[in-house]
Amino acid sequence: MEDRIISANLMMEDQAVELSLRPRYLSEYIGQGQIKENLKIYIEAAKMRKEALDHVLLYGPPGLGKTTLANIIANELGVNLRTTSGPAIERPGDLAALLTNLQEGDVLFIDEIHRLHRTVEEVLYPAMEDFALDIMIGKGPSARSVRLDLPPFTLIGATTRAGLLSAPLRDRFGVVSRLEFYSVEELSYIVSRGADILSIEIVGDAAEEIALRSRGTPRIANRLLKRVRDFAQVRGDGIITQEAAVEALRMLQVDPRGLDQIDHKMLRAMITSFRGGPVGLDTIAATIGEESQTIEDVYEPYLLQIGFLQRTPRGRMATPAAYHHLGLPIPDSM
Ligand SMILES: Nc1ncnc2c1ncn2[C@@H]1O[C@H](COP(=O)(O)OP(=O)(O)OP(=O)(O)O)[C@@H](O)[C@H]1O
Ligand SMILES: [Mg+2]
Repeated sequence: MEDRIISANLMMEDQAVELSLRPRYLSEYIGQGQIKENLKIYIEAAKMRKEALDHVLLYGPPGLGKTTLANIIANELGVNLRTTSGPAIERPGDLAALLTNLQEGDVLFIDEIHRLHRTVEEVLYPAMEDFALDIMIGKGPSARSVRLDLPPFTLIGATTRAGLLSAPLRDRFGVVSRLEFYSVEELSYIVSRGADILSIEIVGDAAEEIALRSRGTPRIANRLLKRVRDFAQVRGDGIITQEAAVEALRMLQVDPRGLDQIDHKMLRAMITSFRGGPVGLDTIAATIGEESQTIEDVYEPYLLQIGFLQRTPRGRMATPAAYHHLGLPIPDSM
């Protein structure tokens, strides 16, 4: 699973490229128009008032630019960014150490915030609300709590699963933004921009071909660009023409809508073994040998987005569009 080329999850090979391609300012951040517009105003206002920006929660499928946006917000504010993740903060004291080291206005970025330990989360509540830490001194009957002031700061939380956040935590974010899949036009632009930065020659149609197969996800677009370049270099003269792109993507087994062998296997299994569904997620997972969680977080959102899958209370269903894409006859009952 992990080495699926269309996986939206971060892979080792992505890391260097992601750093060089990561936009640093809002003006370079493509798409997500509404979020950008709002953030621009909030950032401006916070700077005018010389206050910390409200806490921001970013959620949405992997690879859509949450970490990138957190970095951009800190850059635009002109403050330091401290980065950590939910599972990395093991004890309340770890979080206290992070918080007391912040300077006024700094951004603390907590990735995978849905995986915070409950005891750590409780330290976060007064920190977010009152910029204070409540510390227990002593044990037993003489124990008392002392309140320690923190510098005003901005917490940015990122998660692929907003539904797993506890209500008290979610409620403490002033700004809650859901990142959307990118349009083909936006992805074409991201591919062209990436090619520019990596000094790759690519024609417009080839950029669009890659964009069409990137599952609405910049991370996948950048990865496909890199792989297609390898093909163009070995097979041709290094320039990515549309033919080169199509041929390379065919060899990588990424179909014209960005589906790979496993997507095909899953849809086919649903259609041939379960008459198109409804079929439960766990059953699908067992049938194709993937984890339910991975299907739900990483693969299914795009299939839902393009209307190949439907979620019903009784399970997932393949839609007529999926039958059509696989070249299978659509049953009369649909
Ligand atoms: N709006 C954008 N414009 C241009 N490039 C982008 C944009 N968003 C993301 N990217 C590119 O995609 C890469 C992946 O984005 P990022 O790491 O921010 O995703 P993420 O949402 O944090 O993913 P994960 O959920 O896996 O942490 C970035 O390094 C950047 O190169
Ligand atoms: Mg990230």
